[in-house]
Amino acid sequence: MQDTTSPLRRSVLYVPASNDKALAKCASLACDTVIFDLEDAVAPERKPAARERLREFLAGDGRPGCEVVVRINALGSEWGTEDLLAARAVKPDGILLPKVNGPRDILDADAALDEMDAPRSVKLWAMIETARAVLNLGPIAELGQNPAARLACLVAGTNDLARETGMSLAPERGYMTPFLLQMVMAGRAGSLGVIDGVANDFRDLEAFGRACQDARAMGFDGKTLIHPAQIGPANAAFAPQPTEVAEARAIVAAFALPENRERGAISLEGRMVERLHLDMAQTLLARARAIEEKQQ
Ligand SMILES: CC(C)(COP(=O)(O)OP(=O)(O)OC[C@H]1O[C@@H](n2cnc3c(N)ncnc32)[C@H](O)[C@@H]1OP(=O)(O)O)[C@@H](O)C(=O)NCCC(=O)NCCSC(=O)C[C@H](O)C(=O)O
Ligand SMILES: [Mg+2]
Repeated sequence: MQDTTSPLRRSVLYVPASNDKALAKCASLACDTVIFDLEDAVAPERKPAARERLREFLAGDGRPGCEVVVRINALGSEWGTEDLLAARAVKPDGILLPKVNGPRDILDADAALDEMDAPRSVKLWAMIETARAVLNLGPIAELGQNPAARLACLVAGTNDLARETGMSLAPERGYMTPFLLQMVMAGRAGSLGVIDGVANDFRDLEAFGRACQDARAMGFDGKTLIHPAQIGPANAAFAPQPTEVAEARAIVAAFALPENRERGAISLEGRMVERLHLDMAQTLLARARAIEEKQQ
C-alpha cells in the first residue's frame, strides 16, 4: 500500500550509460527517478567504457538531483561483478537487478554488496521479466518484509517477458495484464514500490497517456520510460487529479467534524466513507503536496 511516506516514482527514466547526449540531458529533466542503464541499452563491446563513463559522469556536476538507480548486468553474467563494483562506487539510491528469477538472486546481490561494505541505504530493485520471476513473485515479495534485506522496488520488464513467453503486448497489453496485476499484488504484500514497464512507441504520446492511466488504475506507482517526451504524460497521469484532491479534502473535513470524531463510518454525499478512506485521502493529499513542493 502507498502511504504518506512513499517516494514519488511517477516517471522513472532509463538513460543508457553509453550515450553522452542522454547523460548530459538527464539533470534538466523533470523525472522522479533516473535509471542509468549498463544492461540492454549498452552493446556488449561498450560495457567497460559505459561503466567508466558512468563513474566519471556521476562524480561530476551533471549528476541529477532526483533518485538515482543503476541497472547492472545480471550478477551471473561476465559483466555482473564489475558492474556491481561500479554501481556501488557511484553512491546510488538503488541498484536494479535484471533477469531476476527468484529470491536467491536478490540475496546474492545483497551479500555481495555487504562484502563491498555498501551502506544499507543502498537499496535493491528487481526486474520482473522472466517467467520464473512471475512464478516466484510470492517468495520475492517476502524479502520486502525482511528488514535485513535491501529489496525496495519491483520493476516490470514487459519486453523480456514478451520475448520469453511469446505473449503479445498488443492489443493494449491485454494478455500481459494478469501478470502485471500479480506483480502489483505481490509488491504491495511485501511493502515494495511497483513500477510498470516501458512503452516502446515513444512518439505516440496519446497511446502512452492511456497506458499510464491503465497502469495507475492497476495500482502501479509509476512507469519506466525510455524517452524524455514520456515524462510529462507520466507525471500527469500518476498525479492525483483535481477531482480526487477535492474528494479527499471533503473526507478529511467530514471526519474532523465534532459529531464524526468517534465514528468509524459516515455518510458523505450519499456514499459510505470509512476510516480506511480517510487514510487513503491523507495519502493522496500527501502525494499531491509532495508533487507541489517538487514543482517549486
Ligand atoms: C529510443 C532512443 C534510441 C531514441 O533516441 P533519439 O532518436 O536520439 O531520440 P530523439 O532524437 O527524439 O531525442 C531527443 C533528445 O532527447 C535525448 N534523449 C533521448 N532519449 C533519452 C533518454 N532516455 N534519456 C535522456 N535523454 C534522452 C536525445 O539525446 C536528444 O537530446 P538533444 O539532441 O540534446 O535534444 C532513445 O530515446 C534511447 O536510447 N532511449 C533509452 C533506451 C534504453 O535505455 N533502453 C533500455 C531500457 S528499456 C528496457 O530494457 C526494458 C526492460 O528491460 C524490458 O525487458 O522491458
Ligand atoms: Mg529487460
